[in-house]
Amino acid sequence: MRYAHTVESVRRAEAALMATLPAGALMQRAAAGLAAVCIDVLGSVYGARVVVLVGSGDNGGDALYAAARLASRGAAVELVVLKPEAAHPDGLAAALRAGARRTDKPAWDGVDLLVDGVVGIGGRPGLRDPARTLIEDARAAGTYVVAVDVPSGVDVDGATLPEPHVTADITVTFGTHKPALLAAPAVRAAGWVQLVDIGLVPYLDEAGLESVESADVRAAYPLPSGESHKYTRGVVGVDAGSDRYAGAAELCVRGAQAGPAGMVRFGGPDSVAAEIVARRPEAVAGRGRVQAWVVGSGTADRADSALRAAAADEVPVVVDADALAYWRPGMVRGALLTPHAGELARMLDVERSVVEAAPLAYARQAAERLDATVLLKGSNTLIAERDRPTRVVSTGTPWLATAGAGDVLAGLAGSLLAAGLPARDAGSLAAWLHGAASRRAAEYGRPITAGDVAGAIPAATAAVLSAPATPAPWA
Ligand SMILES: NC(=O)C1=CN([C@@H]2O[C@H](COP(=O)(O)OP(=O)(O)OC[C@H]3O[C@@H](n4cnc5c(N)ncnc54)[C@H](O)[C@@H]3O)[C@@H](O)[C@H]2O)[C@@H](O)CC1
Ligand SMILES: [K+]
Repeated sequence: MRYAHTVESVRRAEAALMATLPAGALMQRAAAGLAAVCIDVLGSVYGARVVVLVGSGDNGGDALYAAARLASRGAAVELVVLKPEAAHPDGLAAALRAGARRTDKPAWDGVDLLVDGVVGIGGRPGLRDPARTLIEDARAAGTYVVAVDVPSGVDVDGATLPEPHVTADITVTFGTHKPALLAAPAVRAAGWVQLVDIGLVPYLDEAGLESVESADVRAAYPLPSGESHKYTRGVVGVDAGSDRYAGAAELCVRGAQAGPAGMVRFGGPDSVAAEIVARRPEAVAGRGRVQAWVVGSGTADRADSALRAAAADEVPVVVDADALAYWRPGMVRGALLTPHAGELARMLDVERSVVEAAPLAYARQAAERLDATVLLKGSNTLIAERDRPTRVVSTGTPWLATAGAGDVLAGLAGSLLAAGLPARDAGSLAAWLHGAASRRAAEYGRPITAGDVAGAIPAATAAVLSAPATPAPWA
């Protein structure tokens, strides 16, 4: 996992760590990491032109000490000090001593790098002038932007983008990730995120948000053993499709067949079942004992009765598409709801645009109010559960926004549930593998169908399960 902590939690950990260190030591660690990334970006530092926007807090302090390091290596560093009376005094003195000079109006032509030290975790969302205009001018000139800790102006904890903000090419963040660096829409302002270890990890409490990585999928994926048979691997029931939407049923079955369960039972209408069995002969038609149900993809006006029938079995259920409208809090223990933003908006009785602007907040609210694990689909999929860190998965390609992709995801999640994973893990692994399969199917850049995605899940699974267990740099 990559972990993100809220501002409050970072502040608490920083205070505990700082109490063990000489004054200024943490800022020096941050500045050294920041300067190292800038040097990497520049390639050759001597003679490179660097503009540093310096705000009035410690974020500006980090930027100033990094500026000093770059200037002492021969970079031509220009400091735009936004509030001279409030700039970090020792940092400013160090940068000037090293040869940086001050300006109010940089000429952007020929600038190799802009360092955004306007605000960090102490910032309110939004940019005010002159920072706003300076950022706009730099962007218009195509200047490469490195943000210090977070892109200035984003909503750090809520990961929303309500007002003008910096859009960075790289964000160099300190100690731990912040929610805005992992979750949409703010993640889109961060660019490539580099985490600098400043020794904070032992002092941090549990993360509020965690990003699922390949190692997590590998560790949690349910593998069959030599003693397994089809029933011990789990049986997943699929009640999907209708005369009008038979295709949804097949895609859902294909998703389920691409997962770890030993068998797929198709519990939808007879007219659809005949077609499913003809096309996917490994599926067994008719209801029977299952360890998990998938209900809702293409069920149209049968959705209510299908969900009630599944709930009566008292096994975990993936509630998808048409069935979401009939979900009642507490209906099934261990349920996984899989709405997209429009469906979630209807369930919470708000506008879709409101959910899209603040998906993290609404996914969490939904998990509370609907009393279930909620997987909110999007380019950045969220899995929220009450009192647990929210998960984020961002393996998918934009080509995944295609009809039927959700049916495949629901089937795969059901298979993982039937194989014994709890809803939060089943949702996380399904979203991760579904996204990875979409990239593989799209060959990293061509249109795909939902069937292509289903077809690519086994290879995506093999790739992640067989990858050498290299520890992640933050592990
Ligand atoms: N506290 C620590 O131990 C460490 C902090 N570090 C750095 O310190 C940062 C936090 O520093 P601060 O708490 O001083 O806060 P910031 O530097 O993030 O910003 C606070 C200052 O900006 C002003 N401000 C707030 N919103 C603004 C806006 N939208 N536009 C313009 N000005 C605005 C405030 O009035 C305040 O003066 C971190 O993000 C990180 O970069 C690092 O040096 C590592 C160690
Ligand atoms: K910043």
